[in-house]
Amino acid sequence: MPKAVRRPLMAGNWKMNLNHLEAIALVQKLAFSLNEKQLTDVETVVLPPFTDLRSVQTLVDGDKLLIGYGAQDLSPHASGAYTGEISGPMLAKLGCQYVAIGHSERRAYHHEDDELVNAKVVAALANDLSPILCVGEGLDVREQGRQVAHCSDQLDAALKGLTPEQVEKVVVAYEPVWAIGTGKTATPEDAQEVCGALRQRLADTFGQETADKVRILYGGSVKAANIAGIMAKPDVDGALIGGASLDAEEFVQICRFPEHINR
Ligand SMILES: O=C[C@H](O)COP(=O)(O)O
Repeated sequence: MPKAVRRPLMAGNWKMNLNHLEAIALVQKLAFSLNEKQLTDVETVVLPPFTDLRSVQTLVDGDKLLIGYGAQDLSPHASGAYTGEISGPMLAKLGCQYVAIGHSERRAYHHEDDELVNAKVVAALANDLSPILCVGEGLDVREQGRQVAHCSDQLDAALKGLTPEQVEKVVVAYEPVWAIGTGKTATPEDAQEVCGALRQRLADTFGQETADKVRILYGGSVKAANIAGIMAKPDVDGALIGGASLDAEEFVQICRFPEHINR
């Protein structure tokens, strides 16, 4: 399936930034700046902190905005004595469509391992949430030239036990850890090398038809100035954007990347 069939996805991961009032202001700015065609051509999604989700839901539903939203994490459990956790059913009830899973900051600061990431992917799918599954190598692995093997292993572990139909609902985000928040962007060729290898791994495990449907994003210091080059690569279907997604104008320019390409 040619890349053109996969709808580009730009997902803004706000991380631990913006209270609910600031969240409303940012989503309003996005909705004001992006027209219906732009929001139809490029799926635009925000991943705010949990405390903002109800406000974002109210705004999106009330004004029928074409902006999607989701969470940055979820519990592998549906309910119970898990203090501080947020479950898949809670996110689904708030109208979330997406949830980021296995972000390198969760893996590093909260010691999330492949087994837990797999359990969270299963929990998300059980609640009709599309996981945005993050994989990526650190600088040490990159320097050893093992990035493809490392990311492929993370992918295998995270998708263990899933059916091809389930995998079609997953979005994969390749985020080299050395490029996150550092200003060091991987080159478009670096991004393609790993994204292409991940698609091949999906094809080997779940079949070509499934692999062709899965969207694979690149993340790591994405900005308006570098998005067009990254999106020109055949296996990159969008971006997971951190810092630049907090700036409405910058994020809007990223979502308008087809206009930069056609210029
Ligand atoms: O989830 C987003 C990534 O961690 C990238 O963050 P960044 O765009 O600030 O480098």
